[in-house]
Amino acid sequence: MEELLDGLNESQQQAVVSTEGYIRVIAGAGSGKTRALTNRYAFIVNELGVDPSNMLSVTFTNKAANEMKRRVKKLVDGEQDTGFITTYHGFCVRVLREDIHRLFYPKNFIILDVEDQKILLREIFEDMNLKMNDKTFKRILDKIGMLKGNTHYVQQMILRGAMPDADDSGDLDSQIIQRYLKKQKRVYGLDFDDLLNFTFVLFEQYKEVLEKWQERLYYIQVDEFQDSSLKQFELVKMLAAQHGNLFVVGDPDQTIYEWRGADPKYMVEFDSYFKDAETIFLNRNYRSTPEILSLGNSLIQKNYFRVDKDMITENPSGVKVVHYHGKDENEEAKWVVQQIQEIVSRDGAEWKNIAIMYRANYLSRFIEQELIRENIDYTIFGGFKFFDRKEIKDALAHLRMIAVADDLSFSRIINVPKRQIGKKRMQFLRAKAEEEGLSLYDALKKYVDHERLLRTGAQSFIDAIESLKERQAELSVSELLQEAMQHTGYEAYMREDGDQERLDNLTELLHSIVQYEQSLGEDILLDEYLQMISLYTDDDRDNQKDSVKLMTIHTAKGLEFPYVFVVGMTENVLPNVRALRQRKERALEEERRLAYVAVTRAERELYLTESEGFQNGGQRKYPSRFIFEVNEDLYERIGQIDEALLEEAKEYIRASHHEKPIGIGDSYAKNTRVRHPVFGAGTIQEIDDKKNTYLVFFDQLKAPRPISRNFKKLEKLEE
Ligand SMILES: Nc1ncnc2c1ncn2[C@@H]1O[C@H](COP(=O)(O)OP(=O)(O)OP(=O)(O)O)[C@@H](O)[C@H]1O
Ligand SMILES: [Mg+2]
Repeated sequence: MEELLDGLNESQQQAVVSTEGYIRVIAGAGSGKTRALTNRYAFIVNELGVDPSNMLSVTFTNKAANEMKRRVKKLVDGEQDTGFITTYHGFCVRVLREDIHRLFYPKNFIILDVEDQKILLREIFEDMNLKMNDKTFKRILDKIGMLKGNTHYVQQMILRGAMPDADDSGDLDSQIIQRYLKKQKRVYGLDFDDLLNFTFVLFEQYKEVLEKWQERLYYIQVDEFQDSSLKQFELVKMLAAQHGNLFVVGDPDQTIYEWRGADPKYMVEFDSYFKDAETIFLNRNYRSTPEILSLGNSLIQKNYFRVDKDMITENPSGVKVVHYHGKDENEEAKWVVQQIQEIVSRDGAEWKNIAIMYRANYLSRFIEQELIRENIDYTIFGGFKFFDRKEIKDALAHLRMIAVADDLSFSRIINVPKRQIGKKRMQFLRAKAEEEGLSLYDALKKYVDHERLLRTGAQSFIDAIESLKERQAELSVSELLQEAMQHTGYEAYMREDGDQERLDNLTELLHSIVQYEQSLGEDILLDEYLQMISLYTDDDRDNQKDSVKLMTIHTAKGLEFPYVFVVGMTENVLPNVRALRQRKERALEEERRLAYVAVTRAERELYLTESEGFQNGGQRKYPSRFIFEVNEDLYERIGQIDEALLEEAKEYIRASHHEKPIGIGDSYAKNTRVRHPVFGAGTIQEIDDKKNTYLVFFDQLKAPRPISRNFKKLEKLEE
């Protein structure tokens, strides 16, 4: 027990031992929330004797889950099952694998990602003889996302048997969407939205299923709770209702997924949802130097919709934060890379101690080019899209053919390499499958001798898959994959193609499976492997390689690095142009939180860089307003920057007017003379922060009046 509490401060210790009831920990970045949560898990296992299968720990990414598993394994004795350290989606998959049969879905349903969704849509467009392009896809996908904003549609999908034929009475988009749902059902595919929705419906309709899970999960804890959506909140609330032990940690200032439905209010108003809730604050930062911490604080204080937290640190003082300004993108990239080389030679730092972060994926390119030129090894989290790559998806589709032979995997690879099964023959197969309620693969097997399928490679494909199916039990997953690649001719096709990178990626996939098998110390079942892999996103590939890490700020959530470069700190990039276009303070504040997340990842040194030039559409590039907003004493400026440019930038930022509550930055001080459109001139007598009002004594009135600080028409009188 000592071990679990040792090295934690008092508030953290309190968090660790507060096992019963509803508890929230609110604290700023780097204050040891995740560490407390991890130790609490171990505490409950070691000191309360609770089996890990009775405890759910929700993390934000698979990467975070893996990291927590790794740490927990060190803290608890023996080989414990840590399967319930997972993401919301991962948890839903576990529930559904166990209980989805109640909704007439098979346990080996497949999980669809955006690529898969596109494939299904493409088929629908083909069937309907419609033209498609990226924009249409996106529109339909957005509409599907909207439809899945609530759970009503689930009823339609879980009706026993096939879904009724698409109702062609609605407008074109809704016809497409109807067909899409039907197709999804045919392949027993669930997308990420469905995972949550199906779990909800399952719990709602089958009380005994809900009770079973409630009963099982004595303790529930959630990291990064500020980014939970309503549905996710409802889910943990529902699960905790039986035992009443819910522990959440988070930092409202790090909410960066509002655009995807996250709402920090479940964190902020936790005590109104749970009457006896306890709150623990942590106020000591262990991550960063005082210089970095002050800069972060100075930045986030500009947000209006927040509760101020006082963070202190006892870490030794370090160097000042740097703002570097380059004459163009090249200069910016060169400087960053040069600086990195210097850090390594000066401090003997490892490459992996250095992270480069940016607002959007495309921004990695100019840095990458320079890193390549200088022969510096780097890894991209997020943008790499390993599992989105065609060859990887194809390879996995082969495995799925062996395991489930679903239509989606079938369509993916039946004609890769070419087996003379093109559009026409596919339409024939689809029609047969539809008529007879068969999967496409079964239809192919049945009609392989049909004249429409003569002179195709169908038979040899079937032979390859069938022989692998037979030997599934005796081969490990990596062996299965290897053989599948050979027997189906996929590997030969790749070789002919001559794209070395693709071959390397295939090897890398094989390698990762072997590694996984080794880390388990036993062979993993094909079904299990496919299940796990389908939840992978790019961010999750564990990469311990000693290389510079590149990632978007969203991906960097929860992580920390000794040296951090935030590049492309340009107005219209961070803050993002879409947020600025909305002209809403809320949207801008989310961008500011994003900048805050970025700067608070740094432990020792922090560099904010940007450069001159022009943006798409010819707009001149200016340094981000977030650089101007922080107190100038808190950073040092390197690189040539003209005073004139600085002035121009400030003017440009001022001009992009916001519907901003007065009070941010330019609020009026006490005793300011103001003019009101109705009451005329007056003087601000008091400021009520709580009610967010000025108490104004108007010259013409007898008593002071409270006026909202958000009231835009209260002008300052220049006197
Ligand atoms: N009591 C402590 N003593 C020394 N180091 C600590 C202590 N608590 C946490 N740390 C270290 O401080 C760093 C930040 O901790 P952690 O990642 O848990 O913070 P966090 O609050 O979860 O941050 P974020 O909001 O960014 O997720 C980690 O390196 C952690 O090991
Ligand atoms: Mg954390």
